[in-house]
Amino acid sequence: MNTASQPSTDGSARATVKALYAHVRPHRWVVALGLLCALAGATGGLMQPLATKALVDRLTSGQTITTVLLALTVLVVLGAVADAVGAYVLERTAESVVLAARRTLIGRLLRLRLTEAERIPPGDLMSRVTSDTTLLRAVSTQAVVGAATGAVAFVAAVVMMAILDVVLLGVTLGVLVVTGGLVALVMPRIAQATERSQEAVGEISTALERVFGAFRTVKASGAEQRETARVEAAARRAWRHGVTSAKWEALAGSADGLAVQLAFLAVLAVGGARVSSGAIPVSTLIAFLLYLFYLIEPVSQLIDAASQYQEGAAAIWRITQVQRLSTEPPTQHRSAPPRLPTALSGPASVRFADVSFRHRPDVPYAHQQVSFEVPATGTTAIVGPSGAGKSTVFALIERFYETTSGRILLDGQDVRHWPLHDLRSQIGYVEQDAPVLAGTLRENLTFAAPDVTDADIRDVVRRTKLDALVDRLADGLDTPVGHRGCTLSGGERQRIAIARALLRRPRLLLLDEATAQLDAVNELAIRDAIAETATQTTVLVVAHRLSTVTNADRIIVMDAGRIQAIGTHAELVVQDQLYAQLAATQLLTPDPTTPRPSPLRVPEGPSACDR
Ligand SMILES: Nc1ncnc2c1ncn2[C@@H]1O[C@H](COP(=O)(O)OP(=O)(O)OP(=O)(O)O)[C@@H](O)[C@H]1O
Repeated sequence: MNTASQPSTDGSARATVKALYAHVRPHRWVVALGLLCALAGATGGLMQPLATKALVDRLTSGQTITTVLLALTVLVVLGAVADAVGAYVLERTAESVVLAARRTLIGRLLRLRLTEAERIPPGDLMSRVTSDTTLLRAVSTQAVVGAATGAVAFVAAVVMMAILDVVLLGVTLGVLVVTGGLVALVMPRIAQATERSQEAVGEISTALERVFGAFRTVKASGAEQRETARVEAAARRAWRHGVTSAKWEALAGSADGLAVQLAFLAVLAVGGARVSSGAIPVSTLIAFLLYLFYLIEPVSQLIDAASQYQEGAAAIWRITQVQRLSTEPPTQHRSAPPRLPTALSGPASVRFADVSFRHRPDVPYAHQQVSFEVPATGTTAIVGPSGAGKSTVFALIERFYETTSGRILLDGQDVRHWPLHDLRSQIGYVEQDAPVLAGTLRENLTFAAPDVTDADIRDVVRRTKLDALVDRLADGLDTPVGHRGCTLSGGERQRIAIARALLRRPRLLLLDEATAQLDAVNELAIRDAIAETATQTTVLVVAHRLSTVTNADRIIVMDAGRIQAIGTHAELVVQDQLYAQLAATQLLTPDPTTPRPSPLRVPEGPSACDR
């Protein structure tokens, strides 16, 4: 999702304003209130030069000035109060805009299709939720109100100046128009630099995510310096573009003062001549000059609003891109029939009918006309060389991806017709790398079934041989397991993943090489637990151990995305050459439950902290 430099591609000014309005719309009345307060504050300031003129006129004619002074004080205090209320209302609204944008993005990110999530680096997506939404804050309220109050105050001041002296107004506007034109040239550069800077911030997150995702590997490979350089390079890019943006902003920001100073000199020259010629009284020149200085505020508000808009436009464009990513339907598929048998109990059947699938049009097919049938109950093992398409079977049943052609049926119903949530609620899925999430052991076990009872947890903990671990942990089930379960061994993580799937009481259990890191004792226990589960659940297992396949009711042999053979172990060893070869070689790792020289217990896999 590298968008390079253009908030303008699709982020045309019109599209950006439309997107901005969509963010502000829910808060438009509060923004209007903030605008009113800001206008009240500006009106106070607007009246001050007139009051000053009245003061000077009274002084020159020898009248008392107490009333005018009092009125001036009241104006100043009221203006300040209105400004403070307005600022609070707007800041609060800005936070609400940011919150709403973050909530929308978070909701969307968690529903992203897997293909999208695999395409975009997670760090980049994260920075859009955290950093880009922050930029939205200024543009959504301060820029809107600043532009409105600035414009109103500017027009009001210009009207007052026109009333005082049209010639001096002409001189002032001439200077302002020239400076304004120069500022307009600078504005797009701010947007460009900001977007590049935000992209670089995304790159920092991506680079850090890469390091912490394989922290031990980075250390063991001695790659700290290289990786540090990589993150630093992104940080330097962010700095460079940030500085470029700051340069243009500083230039634009100083333009208001410069414009008024130049106008002041011009007005002083022309106004002085007009006072000497008797065209205007000196009090008019003083009032005019006060209005001129009053103009600094609205002009700077307008320039700030334009700068904030340019920064915000870059962020809005990056946020809009996320909103356009393809997501899974929230609940129901559009072509879902009335209501499918989600309440059905007992094991589920699965059928692949001529399924072909590839991840993208530019990569080879991962499945080619795959057809097989798995009846309800019993264990079906899928075997095959690496890359044969075994894990893809599970991904397609779960509808992480849509088939390119063919149909997959669960209980005789096309999986595309199932409401996604209902479909997945039938299935327990243990991934190849058995992820464990940061949180407590209990949170991990109940992750797929939050409503299970303590008795259910105890039962599954016993069946998956996790009871020794629970006893050992300081707070038992309530002990935190660290980032990605890094305080646990690989085998413990696998058993937790299996326990999590079993607690879901699935009608279909998908196990992807789930026992690869288990030691002999635990392997045996898990095998028993799964055999017991298979009496009430359909179990589909990607197997790498002979013990798993020999115990399976049927075995599906896959090779290069095709079904090579289907049968039992006894049938396949004599009928299928590939299977016989697989069974005989390392592809099916030796059964750890076969007797070994002592010690019997082999250590389980490594901890997850390096992942
Ligand atoms: N996200 C992806 N994008 C593109 N190709 C992919 C993606 N995921 C997997 N593949 C490819 O699809 C094919 C099948 O992958 P799959 O994970 O199903 O194989 P597998 O049989 O489970 O392999 P292993 O036993 O090594 O886990 C492989 O060639 C793999 O490179």
